Amino acid sequence: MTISEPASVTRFRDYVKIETVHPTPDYAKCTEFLIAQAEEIGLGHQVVELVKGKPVVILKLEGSDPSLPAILLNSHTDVVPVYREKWDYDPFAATRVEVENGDHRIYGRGTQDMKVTGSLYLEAFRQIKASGKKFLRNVYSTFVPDEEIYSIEGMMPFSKSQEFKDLNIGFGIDEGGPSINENTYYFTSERTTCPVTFTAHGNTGHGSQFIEGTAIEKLLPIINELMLLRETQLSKLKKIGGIMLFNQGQVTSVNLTMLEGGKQPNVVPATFSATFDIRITPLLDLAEFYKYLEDLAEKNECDIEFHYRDEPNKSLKITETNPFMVEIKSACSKHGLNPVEMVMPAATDARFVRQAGIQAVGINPMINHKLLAHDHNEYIIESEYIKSIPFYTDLIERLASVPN
Ligand code: MET
Ligand SMILES: [Zn+2]
Ligand SMILES: [Zn+2]
Repeated sequence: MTISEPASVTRFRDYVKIETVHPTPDYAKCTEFLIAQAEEIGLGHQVVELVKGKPVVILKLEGSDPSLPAILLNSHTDVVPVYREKWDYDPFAATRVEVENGDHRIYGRGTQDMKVTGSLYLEAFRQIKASGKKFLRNVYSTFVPDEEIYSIEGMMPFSKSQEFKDLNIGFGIDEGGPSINENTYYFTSERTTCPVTFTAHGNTGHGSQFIEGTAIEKLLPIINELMLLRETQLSKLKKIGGIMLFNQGQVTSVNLTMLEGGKQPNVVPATFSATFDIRITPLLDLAEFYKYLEDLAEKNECDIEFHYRDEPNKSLKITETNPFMVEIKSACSKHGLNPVEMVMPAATDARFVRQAGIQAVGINPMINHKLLAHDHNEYIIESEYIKSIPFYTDLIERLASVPN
C-alpha cells in the first residue's frame, strides 16, 4: 500500500476484506461495517432480518418530498466461493497492486461482483451529504444477502415484505457488470435461471450382461436432446453477432453441470441423474419451456426436479421517454459513457424488484475491464472505480430530482 491511496479506495478495500463468502458468509461483520459507514456519512439506517442471520441493510438519503416514490439502489453483499490455490493474492486481503501506467488493481473476491457497486453507492452518498444538497425523492440503498444462492432468504422474501412496500420504491438501479469494452451495457430484462435435475431409474444387474431398460438408456436421450439445444442456440448466437459476454441473453444457454450415478464398474446402475444449468431467454415463453422440459422427462420415463423455479421474469418495457431512463442516459452522456441495452445473461436481484411491478435497470459504469465475476484473481481497476463515483453522484441527483 502506498501513501497516495485515496480514502474511497481504502473504504472499498475494507468492504472486500469482510468474508461474506458462501457457504458461511460473515453477515454480522458486514452489517456492522455498513452501519458504521452510514453513521459516518450521516445516512438513516435500518436492518430488516426476515430470516435470522440474513440481514438486509437499508440506508436512506432523505428527500424533501418523501410522499413521492423513492429511488432504490440495490447491491448484494455475498460473494461466491474461491479456489484459494488458484489465486495470486489472498482473495480477502483486497491487495492493491500498482500496474505499468501508474494505475492500480484491487484484487479480491467480490471486487467486481458486486462490492464495487455497493461501495460506489456509499461514496456517492458521502459526496452528496458533504455537499449539503438535498433532492426531491428519498433514495434508499439496500445491501442484501444470499443473491448468489437464489436469494431465497434474501431479496425474494424482502421484495414481498411490508418493510419493502413501506419504502414506496418508484424506480430501481441494480447490478450490471464492468464492461469489457468502451460501451456501457444496461439491462432492463434478464434470462430465467433454471437449475434442473433429471433422474432415471432402471434395471440393474451384472456388468457383463446386455441388461434392458437401464437408467442410463433413459437418461441419455435427454442429455442428447439438451446438448443439441445447446448447439442450436450457440449457432444462433454466432449468427446474431458472435459470442460476446453481454449479448448471450438473446438465446437460451445449456450446461450439463453434474452427472451422478453408479456404484462400481461391474454393477449396472439402478439410478442415474443429470443436472443442467439452463438460462432461458425472455424471448421464449417460460411456461412453455418448463412444459417442454417436463414432457421430455415424461417421454423418457425420468423424474424431473427443478431446484428452483423462478416466477416469469417481468421485463417492464422502459420506453425512451421514461423520465428515469432519460436521466440514466443523460448521466451516461455527461460522463462520456455510451449506453447500450442488453438482456442480462445471468440473474440479478432486479428480477424481484420487477416482479413487484417496479421498473429496474442493471448498470455498471466501469469500462474496459476483463470480466472476472466468479473467476480466479477477480480485480477492478482503481481509476475506473474513482471515475465512477461522480457518475453515481450525478445519477442519484438526477433520479431523485425527477418530478412526480
Ligand atoms: C438465480 S441465482 C443467481 C445467482 C447468480 N447471480 C447467477 O446468475 O448465477
Ligand atoms: Zn452479482
Ligand atoms: Zn455473481
